[in-house]
Parts: sequence; C-alpha cells; structure tokens
Amino acid sequence: LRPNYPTMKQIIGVCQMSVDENIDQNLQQARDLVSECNSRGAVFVFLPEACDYISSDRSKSVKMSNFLDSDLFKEYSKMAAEFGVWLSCGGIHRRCADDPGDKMRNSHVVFDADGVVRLVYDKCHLFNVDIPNKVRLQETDTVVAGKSIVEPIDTPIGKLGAMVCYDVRFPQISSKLREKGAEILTYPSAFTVPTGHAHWEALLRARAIENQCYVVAAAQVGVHNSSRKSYGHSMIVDPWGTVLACAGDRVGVITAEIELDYLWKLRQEMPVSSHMRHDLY
Ligand SMILES: O=C(O)CNC(=O)[C@H](CS)NC(=O)CCC(=O)C(=O)O
Repeated sequence: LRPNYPTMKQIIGVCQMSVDENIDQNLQQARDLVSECNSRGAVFVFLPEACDYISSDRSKSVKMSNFLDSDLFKEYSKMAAEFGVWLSCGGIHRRCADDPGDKMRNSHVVFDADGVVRLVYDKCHLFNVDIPNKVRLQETDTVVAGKSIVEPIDTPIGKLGAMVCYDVRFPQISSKLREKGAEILTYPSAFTVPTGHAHWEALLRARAIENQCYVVAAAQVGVHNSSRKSYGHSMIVDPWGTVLACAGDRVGVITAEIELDYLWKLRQEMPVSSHMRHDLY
C-alpha cells in the first residue's frame, strides 16, 4: 500500500466558468466560485482551461497573454493564499521568453495554499481540428506545444498529475503519469459542444477506470463569443469510474470527497497495473 497516505477524506471543489475577453470580470467570476468552494469545505479548488480569458481573435489572444510572474497571475496566487486552498488554474495563456513573439503556451499552473507555484505543465497535444460545419480550431497557430510531461506532485488530496483538455484523448500520457505515481488525473477543459456531447464523459470515465485514478475535469461552459461555445459538464469521477458530481450546463461549482483508502483498496482488489504485458506492448 501507499506509504503515508492521508486517511482523511478531503473535499475538492470544481469551478465551471464561462469566460470572455474581460479579464477583470473573469477574475471576479473565479474568485466568487473559489469562495463558494471554500465555504463548502474544499481544500483544493480547480479552475478550467482558459480561466483567464477566451478571445474570438487568435492574434489578440496572444497579445493578451502574460508571463508567469505577471500581475494577473499574482492574483490567482493571492486568491489561493487568501482562501487557504490549493488552486489549479487549468489553462492560462502564458507568454514565455523562449517562444516567438506571436506564440504562447497553454499552461496548467498549480498554486499551494500559500500561493506558491508548485507545478507548471504546458499542454503538449494541441487541438488542430477541422470538422466541416462543426468545429474548426487550429491551436498551433498561436500556441507552442509543451516539450515534456510533468512528474505528479504531492498535494493534500494525493499525488496529482496535470494535463489539459485535448490531452484526455491520449491515454498514453495518463498511463505514464499513473506509472509515476499519480492518484488524481486532471483535465481542465474548454471542450467544444459537438465533441463534448459525443466523447467527454466516455473519455473521462475511461481514463479513471483504466488508471484507477480520480479524474477531475473543470470545464468552460456556454457562449464565449459569436464563434465559440463550450460544452460544460465539469466532472469528478472516482477510480471505479463512477461520476461523483457533474455540473451540467451552467456556471457554478461541484464538490466531492477524495478518498485515497478507497483508491488503494480498488488497486489491491483488481491489480491491473501489475497485469500489464510490457513484453507485448
Ligand atoms: O483557445 C483558448 O483560448 C483556450 N484553449 C482551448 O480552448 C483548447 C484549444 S483551442 N480547446 C481544446 O483543446 C478543445 C478540445 C476538444 O474540444 C476535444 O478534444 O474534443
């Protein structure tokens, strides 16, 4: 069994947001939702991908992006410290000195309860998709893909592996994080409506079941601008694949208990990771 695991159940909160180009209003929305999670006893709060903003103009989106030490991102750090919660900012538009001026990163940043940055993961699968009359997005026009997977980190709710949105379609990254000790897999998202209807719940539950991990997916919802809508349905899934909470299609929060005892009992009863045929694949 896992050494030194917290035996207490821990409450987490997931914020379902609907952002636009107004960074100040988006920040206020995040603060209200984090406050709500905090009052429901959450020790860890999750914000979705693009919690800072979504713009209809891709080049404007790059111009609006910020360095990790910017005043904007300090606000999220302060928020974590003010409420005394760990805070996952599931996807921020992050400018990076290494990148060309017309590109940014799509970064998942985790702050601890003192507001200190504990993890930065740059989304490594970029969403270039063209389904006629349904979805057309070319993320590589504006985003530099992440160059590495980030080791899961210890948190008060367990070992947490960070991914972003479209990464959920690539089981390889989740199984690598599981191999490195992840107990909680996170997929902050801004899923499109048609792909969300068809695939969202199936993908999240599959990642939970095959890895025997909790899956936490904070999502964007509703209309962001005339050309962009998100599916919503933020979810917390347990390692058996049960959906513990789902946010439907409105802005708001959901909470659930993370119980690592339960996770380790399942892994003992059905030790799939030790049944892997590494000799075959
Ligand atoms: O554009 C921004 O500002 C923030 N980034 C996003 O919303 C990203 C890239 S366009 N969205 C997705 O990856 C949707 C994936 C999806 O919907 C699927 O896999 O079906």
